[in-house]
Amino acid sequence: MTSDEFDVIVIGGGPVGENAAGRTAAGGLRTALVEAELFGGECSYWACMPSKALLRPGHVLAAAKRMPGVPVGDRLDAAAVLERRTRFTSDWDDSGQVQWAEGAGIVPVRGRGVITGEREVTVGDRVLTARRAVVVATGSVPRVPSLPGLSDVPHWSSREATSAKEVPASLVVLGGGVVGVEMAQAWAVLGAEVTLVISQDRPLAKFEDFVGDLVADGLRADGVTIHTGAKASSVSEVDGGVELTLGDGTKVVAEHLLVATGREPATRDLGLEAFGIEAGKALPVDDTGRVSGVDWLYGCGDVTGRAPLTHQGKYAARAVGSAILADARDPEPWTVTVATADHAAVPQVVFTDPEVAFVGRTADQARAAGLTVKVVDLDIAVAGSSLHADGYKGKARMVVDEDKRTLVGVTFVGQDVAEMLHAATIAVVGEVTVDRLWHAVPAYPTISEVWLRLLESYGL
Ligand SMILES: Cc1cc2nc3c(=O)[nH]c(=O)nc-3n(C[C@H](O)[C@H](O)[C@H](O)COP(=O)(O)OP(=O)(O)OC[C@H]3O[C@@H](n4cnc5c(N)ncnc54)[C@H](O)[C@@H]3O)c2cc1C
Ligand SMILES: NC(=O)c1ccc[n+]([C@@H]2O[C@H](COP(=O)([O-])OP(=O)(O)OC[C@H]3O[C@@H](n4cnc5c(N)ncnc54)[C@H](O)[C@@H]3O)[C@@H](O)[C@H]2O)c1
Repeated sequence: MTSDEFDVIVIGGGPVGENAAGRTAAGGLRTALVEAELFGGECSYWACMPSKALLRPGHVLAAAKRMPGVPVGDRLDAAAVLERRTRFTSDWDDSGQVQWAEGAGIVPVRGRGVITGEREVTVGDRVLTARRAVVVATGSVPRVPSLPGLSDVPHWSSREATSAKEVPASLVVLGGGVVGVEMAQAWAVLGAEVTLVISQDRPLAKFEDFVGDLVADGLRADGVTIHTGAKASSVSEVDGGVELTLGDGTKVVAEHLLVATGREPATRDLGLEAFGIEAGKALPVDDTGRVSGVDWLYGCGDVTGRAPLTHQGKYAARAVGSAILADARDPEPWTVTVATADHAAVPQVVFTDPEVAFVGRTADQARAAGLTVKVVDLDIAVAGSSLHADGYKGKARMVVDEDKRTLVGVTFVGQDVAEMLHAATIAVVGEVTVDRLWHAVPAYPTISEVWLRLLESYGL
């Protein structure tokens, strides 16, 4: 056994752990970053980056097809798309990330970290101690449903769906969340025959209803067969693939099955039970990331279950890093050591065609939070959108807190709406009143003019 002393030990070298470690190292604290697989984490190699690299070419092709005068082929060059995807994962080689960590003054430690005592992390035969804090940023793992037959049948998780080296002839996707819809569309556009099985009435059930309806239309237009309100009852291996049986007896046969039924915080086998924390459950943290009742232990990112998105995890990591540096206790909301936005101002883009851009609360969530709201719904139909693409189809919703006259939620669905989201995020976080927003005049002719139409429909 060798032993090493640090100020801070971060367990998990995904985007979130890297940001926490980067922050404390930049503040002059000797920081170790422990990673069991690849530095860069799920996001870089099997999630955000490869999935968006798989989706983007299809969006460009669809956009070009909606633009008369642009000579365009009928289909993607799948091999070139897969090759570019592989470049975005650095061919699953993390040496660039290790170099970054070292350059940032972080000590990378390869291996699985286990908390073996107060301020102590064991990695193989190395015992690391932390004078100041241990940060858990171990991310999340796929949640596998208890579906009869599933444990005996080889199937894809999001890892295989983002790293496959060739386009399958056919794919059945179980789960209509974000992974389900993004991967269904990516592989359909790349040439696979895709079936999506959703237990609810529409995909993306966590969003406003019109979101799932428009995304379902987009998926169908790309050839995806969708079974809604469908409960999978069993799965079995058949010649050349898998057979998924649905509750009504329908059988779907495909070369591969992608199980995309959600993720759970990675809190198992970490030694957390010794500190009263239940394995398999989200790490209970306050807004600075400090674990309740354990003074030296922090958590951020997917492992906390707060807002399981890369950008929001990195935001929490910056708060944790700052809180450790300042030894912040009970700081004010909206200060640099506090992840206040997690509660009601989380932005998310779903990278389908049409795109979905959402921040804050849905109308139902706002009402459930006790707010008196006015909801404004509009088609996105302004000069900018009609110029952007022939037949542009999109919808916008603004949810206004009537007591404060501020925005609490905004949703856009349509081609290329992702880049419109940050304006909405600023309005929600800044609690900008609709009366002041009126003076933020959108440039003509951009799709952003929908903001003006929303405010007019609101009554200004
Ligand atoms: C297919 C897919 C697409 C996604 N697309 C997007 C997107 O477009 N935008 C977005 O914002 N979010 C997206 N997400 C969510 C995003 O991937 C996560 O929110 C993000 O990866 C969380 O970062 P993290 O650092 O908390 O965890 P991770 O990225 O999971 O990193 C955790 C790291 O900890 C390591 N680790 C775990 N246990 C230990 C241990 N005991 N010792 C040492 N190391 C350990 C793991 O090996 C891993 O590298 C997507 C998710 C999926 C599945
Ligand atoms: N663009 C992005 O921001 C992006 C992209 C992909 C993933 N992510 C994040 O990654 C995480 C994982 O995504 P996900 O799509 O796996 O999870 P999710 O929670 O978004 O969706 C899972 C879906 O599976 C359904 N489901 C659960 N059990 C089922 C069963 N037995 N049969 C059929 N359906 C079932 C759920 O009702 C839900 O609709 C989420 O936090 C997501 O936000 C984000």
